[in-house]
Amino acid sequence: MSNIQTLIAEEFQVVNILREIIKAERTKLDFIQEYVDEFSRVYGEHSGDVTINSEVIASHPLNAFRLVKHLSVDWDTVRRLMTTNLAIGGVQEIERLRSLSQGLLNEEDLKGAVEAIVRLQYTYDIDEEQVASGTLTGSTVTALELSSLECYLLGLHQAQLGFHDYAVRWLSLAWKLFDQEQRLDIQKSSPIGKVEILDWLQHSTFQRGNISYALELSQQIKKINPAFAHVDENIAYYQKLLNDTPQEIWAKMEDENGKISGEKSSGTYEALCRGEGKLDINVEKQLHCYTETYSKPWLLLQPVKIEMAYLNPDIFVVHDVLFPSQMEQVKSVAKRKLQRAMVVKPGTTENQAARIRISKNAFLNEDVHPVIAAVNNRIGLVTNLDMRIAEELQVANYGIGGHYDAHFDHFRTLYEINHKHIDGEWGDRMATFLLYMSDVEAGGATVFPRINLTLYPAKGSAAFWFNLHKDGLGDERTLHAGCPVLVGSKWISNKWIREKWQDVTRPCGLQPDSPEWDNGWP
Ligand SMILES: O=C(O)CCC(=O)C(=O)O
Ligand SMILES: [Fe+2]
Repeated sequence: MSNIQTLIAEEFQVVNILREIIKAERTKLDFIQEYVDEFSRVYGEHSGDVTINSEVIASHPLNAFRLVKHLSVDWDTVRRLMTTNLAIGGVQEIERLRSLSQGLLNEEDLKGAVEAIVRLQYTYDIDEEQVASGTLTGSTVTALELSSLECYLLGLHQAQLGFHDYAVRWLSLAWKLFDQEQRLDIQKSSPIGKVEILDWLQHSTFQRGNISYALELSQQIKKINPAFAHVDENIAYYQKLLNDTPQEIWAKMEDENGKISGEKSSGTYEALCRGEGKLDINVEKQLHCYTETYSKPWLLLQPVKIEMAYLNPDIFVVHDVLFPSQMEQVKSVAKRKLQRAMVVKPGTTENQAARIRISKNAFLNEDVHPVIAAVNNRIGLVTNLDMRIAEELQVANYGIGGHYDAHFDHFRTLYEINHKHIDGEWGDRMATFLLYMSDVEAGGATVFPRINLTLYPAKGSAAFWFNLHKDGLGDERTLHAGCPVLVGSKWISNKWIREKWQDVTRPCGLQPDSPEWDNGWP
């Protein structure tokens, strides 16, 4: 989001430069127009035919004077104007501006932006007409509606990714808007026409198995442009397919495709992101809030406010963890260091920007700013855990569409134990303290798909849970995910607290759920 804000500021500067260029170009054209107009004015009705009238014209001294002025000084100015390219300076200035900040955006960035829109549409089950209208329920922020060209770009990208159901939806909308724009005569000059929309629509329609509709669309293309590339081959091919196998059989295939994609968005993860999850009633009955001091003098005056969000596995929400001013300091320190979250490219040692985790992250050590030590201390105080061995504070910022797919925070799955020892001397990530440093206007919940739990970000609150059973094995019920941000920007800080030194604060046991003496936590 902070990046998007920089980009918006840049876009304003770019448009201002372009306005200047347009103004200068207009002045230039006005002068040239004036040069031509003066000619017509001076010679009036005689301006049509030089051979007949040159003698009459030349006989007046004022005309002779004007002729000389026109051909000397005026022409010089016209020539100078016509040979200077005002745009080049502007373009150089724009490129300099852009290279100073993010670097120029490219097609990959556009793809990312398109994917974010479809991810939101899919997760929150919003139909494309609503997305395109620029108004989202639950948010007061609105945007200008999408044009047919923009809907076409969204559809085209989906088709290229092989998501033909979404491609069909967006391309159909592009078609509808195209006709509407034409009727209302508001079509902007556009590099694509109706046939391009119909062509991708017929392609994705065919891919989904609706051969008779793909044929109908191809016939419409042929009507508009009989010479359109491959249209005859497509028509012949679809006709042959339909002769060999009737549409009823293809239709079954289309239904199957539809079911697969339909099912996904009604999956647990998406339903939880939409807030449709239902907690187990027996768990819900036992949840309550309480305050805790761990008998620490520091906390006597202001005990920790704890809300139980789930029981077994126990998940807590700790309230009022930091002051707003501290969170703003953490964000401003982090902003200088945020980098796009990376994962290792499968089968290589290279890093690549992760699709499963779209956010910007930075690990902050205590040397970068005193506020980081204050935050670490506070986390130690409210969790009553030993903070000598904990990872550096990780700050993450998710922009619109930013998300983190379902994952475990701990390393110690059975697979890891059998194959390698990656948690070293510090032990595994015993607990996660996930602090929300912003409210999120819509979307961005943290969800636990195995226990049907949704936690909503609230600035200054933190989710806290143990990733390991008492016997040290990973608790797979802690699988969790960060839902895509629909409107707004989400800031979190993560503290992963390792096993080492916790023998007193949270002793281990022989059984996964060994009961231990009370230290405030399970
Ligand atoms: O963003 C969230 O809500 C979850 C983040 C998370 O699970 C992580 O960073 O490990
Ligand atoms: Fe996590």
